[in-house]
Amino acid sequence: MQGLRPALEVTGLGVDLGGHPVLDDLSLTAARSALTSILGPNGAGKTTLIRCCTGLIRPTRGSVSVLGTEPGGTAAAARVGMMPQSTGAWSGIRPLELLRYLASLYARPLPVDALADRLGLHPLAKTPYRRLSGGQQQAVNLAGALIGRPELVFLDEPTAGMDPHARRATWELLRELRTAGVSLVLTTHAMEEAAALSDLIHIVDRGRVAVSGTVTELTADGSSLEDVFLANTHAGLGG
Ligand SMILES: Nc1ncnc2c1ncn2[C@@H]1O[C@H](COP(=O)(O)OP(=O)(O)OP(=O)(O)O)[C@@H](O)[C@H]1O
Repeated sequence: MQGLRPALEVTGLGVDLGGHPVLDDLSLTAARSALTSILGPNGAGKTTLIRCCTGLIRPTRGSVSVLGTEPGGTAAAARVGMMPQSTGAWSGIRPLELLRYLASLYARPLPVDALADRLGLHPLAKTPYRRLSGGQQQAVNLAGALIGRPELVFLDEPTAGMDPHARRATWELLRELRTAGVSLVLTTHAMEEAAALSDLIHIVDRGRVAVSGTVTELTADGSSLEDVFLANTHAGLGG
């Protein structure tokens, strides 16, 4: 039955870019109403994986199923949200104009003003997106990912550049969404973030899943999550 399938099923995924394998026989799942974190060094393939899951890249090998449907198809579009790492496309638009436009694309969007309040966007209402600070742009990106009431949301380093207040507020929001039944898949380099939020963690290295488990399982021998990360991955940059 479709309702019992995981939110995300990735099977034997392979992606070649620039003549090189970026993802190589990568398989993982993310459960419904859960928060799943994808960790990995710089260049491990996390963003590429999310792009496959949202239909932006067609894999060279393997398959992806989101909510039991094909990524990027019309069935998935209305039910899947994405917060990208950065987006230059919204350069001149003001945050609330952007959210109102995005809301107009969905049948049952969240109320724009309430979401903007929640993410502290009202004071930024008149500032073009490109003039916002990095953390403020992240808050707008997050609002854009959530405005359509997605059942599954991909968040690519959602709190990168956020100060501790904004980061904690974002954690709270993500926890509330999970409690409300939303499935969340995020990438992060912040080990304490992954440890605080995740129901399940996949550590990716060189395009493959190196190890998966709950925080309790991964750290059962007394290691920190960072120790587990370091022991299961190669240096991504300059290492
Ligand atoms: N269009 C492309 N052509 C060639 N190589 C690419 C292309 N896009 C990505 N890559 C390469 O694929 C690898 C994985 O990139 P990706 O952005 O998925 O990594 P990541 O795990 O998200 O890294 P980070 O943590 O630094 O954001 C990198 O080596 C990158 O240079």
